[in-house]
Amino acid sequence: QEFRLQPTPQNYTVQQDDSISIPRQYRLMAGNSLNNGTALPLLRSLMPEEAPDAAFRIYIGTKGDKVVSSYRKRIPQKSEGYFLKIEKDRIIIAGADERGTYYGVQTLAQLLTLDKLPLAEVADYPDVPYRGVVEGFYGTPWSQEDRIRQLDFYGRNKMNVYLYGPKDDPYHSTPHWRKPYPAQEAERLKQLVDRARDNNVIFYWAIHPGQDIRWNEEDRELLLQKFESMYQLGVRGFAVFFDDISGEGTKADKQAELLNYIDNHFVQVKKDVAPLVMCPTEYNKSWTKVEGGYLTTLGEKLNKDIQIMWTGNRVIATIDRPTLDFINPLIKRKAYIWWNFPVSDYVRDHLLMGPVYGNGLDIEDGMSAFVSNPMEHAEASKISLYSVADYTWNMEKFDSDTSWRHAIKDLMPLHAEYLETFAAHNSDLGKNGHGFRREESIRLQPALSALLKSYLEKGEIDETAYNQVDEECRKIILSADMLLASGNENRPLIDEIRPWLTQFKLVGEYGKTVLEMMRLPQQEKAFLPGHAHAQALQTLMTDNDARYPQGVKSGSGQLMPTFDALFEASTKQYNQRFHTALNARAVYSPYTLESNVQQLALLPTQQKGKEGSIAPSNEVILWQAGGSLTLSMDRPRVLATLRIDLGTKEEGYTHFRLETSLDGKTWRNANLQSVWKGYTMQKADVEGQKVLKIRLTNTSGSEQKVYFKAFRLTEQE
Ligand SMILES: C=CCNC1=N[C@@H]2[C@@H](O)[C@H](O)[C@@H](CO)O[C@@H]2S1
Repeated sequence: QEFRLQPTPQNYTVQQDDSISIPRQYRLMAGNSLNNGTALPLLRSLMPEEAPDAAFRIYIGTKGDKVVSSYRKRIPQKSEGYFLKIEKDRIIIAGADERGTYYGVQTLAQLLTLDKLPLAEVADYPDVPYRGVVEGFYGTPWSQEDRIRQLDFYGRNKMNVYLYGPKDDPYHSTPHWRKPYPAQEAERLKQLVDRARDNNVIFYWAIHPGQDIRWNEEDRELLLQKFESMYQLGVRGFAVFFDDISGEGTKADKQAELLNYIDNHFVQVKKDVAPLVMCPTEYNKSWTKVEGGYLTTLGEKLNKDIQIMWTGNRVIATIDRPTLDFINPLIKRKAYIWWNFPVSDYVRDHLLMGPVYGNGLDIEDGMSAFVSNPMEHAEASKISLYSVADYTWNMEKFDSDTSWRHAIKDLMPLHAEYLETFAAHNSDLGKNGHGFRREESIRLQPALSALLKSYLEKGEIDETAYNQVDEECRKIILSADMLLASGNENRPLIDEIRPWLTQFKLVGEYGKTVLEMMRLPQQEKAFLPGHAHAQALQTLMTDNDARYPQGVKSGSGQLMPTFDALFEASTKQYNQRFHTALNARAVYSPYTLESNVQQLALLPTQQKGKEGSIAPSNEVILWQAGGSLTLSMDRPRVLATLRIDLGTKEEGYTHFRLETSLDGKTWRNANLQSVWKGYTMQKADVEGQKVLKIRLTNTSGSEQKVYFKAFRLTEQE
């Protein structure tokens, strides 16, 4: 692929017929506004040979520095803008501010990777003021090494924000948000703050106190002390998250009072701290009742410079003009977008490696920020993050597919074609509680559907499609092996995605096996080994590695459904022809879920051996009075255990009725008793009972706000 600057600059011209060789020595003329910044160290790391008598010169400074005064008018009048010009005997880097100058050096760094330096002129600036990442997911927080690499990545890609808010860090959230970090954690956070500064990234530390905060002087002071302890570590950006909580902490006027207090007595006092950021409890349109006044209360009462985060029309949603036209008037400021992609904490068996697409290209003026909530897999998230950096810097020039291909090349230059094959087939989420889906296997889709259509409808093989799919299966197997054997090119990435690479290879082999089966349904003997092999591969693909209890899915959007359908069709053909009863079911879950509770209705069911479950949800479920959830079996089955955890205290279960049925008509009560005193997990007394359906109903007469942490059963052997 051709060279491109990342992110795409606003203005970039190159003298086509000329270039210069990279100067070995240069004389540095630096404005003293850069003395304690990071632009100069970066420049010196790129061009080591500084010599006072060198003919070639580099002029670098910010607007107002004498050393770049003659280029002052060329500097874009935009925050973080810069002007970069390469001439025969000099390079000029002039920033609107320190970070702009730093970005000019980052752009020069990319040009220096070329054999010769083009005589280029760049006048550049970002569309969205704050751009970056919120580490705000459930699941295993990123490691120290992950975060160091992330911060360097943000520096190179001109992202200026990293928000630290991993839900499962106990010092960020309940129970220890009031306590300072232990020495070792504090030291590691300090390292990150320093690394962020090296990369000109604002490190925001977020606190998540809402689940148990008391609206009193004591908790307010404890929170401020915690912020002060983080300030002492060097943190200069602060956030308060009130998401995914229920109870007292959800009150808008109390939240606003606390946040204004923090703003007035901490942020404004310190003077060198970025504007405060808050995450509201109603953080998406599907959860907000405008007349309830939560958002308008925040909009009216919150100090104007406090930023309010928003995920869009739903928890997981792309952002467009109508999204912003809804929220901005309510909160009386531009939304600080928290984009829930490529986060996968609600579909942990999937990797989201596909292109960033679906957000409006004309909305840069409608948001104060756009930060991505990524996967717990830090390196794998970089495919999306590279494109988020591209999209937020220059929105109207953003091209989803070009950006995606360059993101992959940036991640593994030597294995880009293999990583692209892998990423193309590992992008959809599968069925999930949020109903959010992504395209997958785009280029192969026509061949997959043609192959399936002609086989199902006419029992014929579309040879062109067949060969395309066969060739892709070969590439899949090759790509998996090449990536697994890729050594040190990007070992952290391979370590993260290894289970999915192994699964991906199985998908390729399964495809090849099923393609062979398609040719043999009339051959009584020859068909059998292929059928047996396909079943063996199905078993291997559902065998869950203990380290990944949530399972590992690959190619689930297009490849696997097609291969499964072809497996079933060819086996049915064989059974009809030879009056046999070979198993013609590819995959198969004995459980189906029905519910009139909107946030539960789409949750997928899972089966692993004797265990069945409904996928848990991270969010607060608004369970309406009378609302129910029913898990149905394919046939009556004898239960060994049933575990339910709605995240509430024990008395919370008195609001619900649990019933079982053998025929779906007559129901009998099963009561829940807590398995461990004080804990919330409940055991139902259904041991040994044969059931066809299990139903949980809110019989309290009013809406219940609960979590949906677990709904798991085991069958008797
Ligand atoms: C604007 C505030 C967003 N707060 C959120 N908290 C949750 C995040 O912690 C999850 O990672 C994400 C995906 O499961 O869902 C919501 S989004």
